[in-house]
Amino acid sequence: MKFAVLVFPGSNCDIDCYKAVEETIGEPVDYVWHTATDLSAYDCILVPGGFSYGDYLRCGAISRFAPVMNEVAKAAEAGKFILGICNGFQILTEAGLLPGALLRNNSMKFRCHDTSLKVVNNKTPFTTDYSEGEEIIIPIAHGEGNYYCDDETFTRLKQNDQIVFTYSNNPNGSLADIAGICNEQGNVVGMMPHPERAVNSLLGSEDGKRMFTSILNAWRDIHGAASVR
Ligand SMILES: NC(=O)CC[C@H](N)C(=O)O
Repeated sequence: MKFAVLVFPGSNCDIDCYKAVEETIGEPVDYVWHTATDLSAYDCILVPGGFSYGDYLRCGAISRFAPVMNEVAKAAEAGKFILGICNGFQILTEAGLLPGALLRNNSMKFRCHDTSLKVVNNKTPFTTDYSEGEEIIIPIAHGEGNYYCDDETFTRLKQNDQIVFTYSNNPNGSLADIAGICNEQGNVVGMMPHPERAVNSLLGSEDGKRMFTSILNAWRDIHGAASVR
């Protein structure tokens, strides 16, 4: 299985994502610059956190016009696995690959600390190694993580089981404590907390590890290879 970690000017969690793949599942992984026009070699695309284009206008509002985003849209359409973390989540919503928007935190402050999350949907390719309702510790670090969508979209999110993670203690004012969602097909997930920063007890939590093992197991299930469970 081959991973791409996208890199935009201002990304700062790209190396953490790369290392998380290397250290949790040891699968091949490449950095892919935002000008790339071919992602056909990759099975999973990680859109990392950071301050792409300096967060000008709105977080992710400029990055979504990067050439590579056309390829991300094609990959999403083809059912490949796509995970947007923090700024990556913001980019995916700006690109219309996930519904809703991320607004300024209701505190108007940048929040950077561990959060307790509830795994609401453990059926996505990114969450199968968690139990439904399990509480996990994953850190956040953002200024615009306040998830919002209109009533109609919220009804659809609930009906289609698209809410993947919720916060136990809402740190930013997100609607219905939403910390992460997926698209209708479940192959595109976006989340504000950083699982790549929780893959080793030295980092304070290992709870993010299973996102990476889940991805590999989902891919192996589809391709008939032995799982790493
Ligand atoms: N860690 C991040 O990806 C931060 C995202 C974005 N720059 C924000 O402050 O909301």
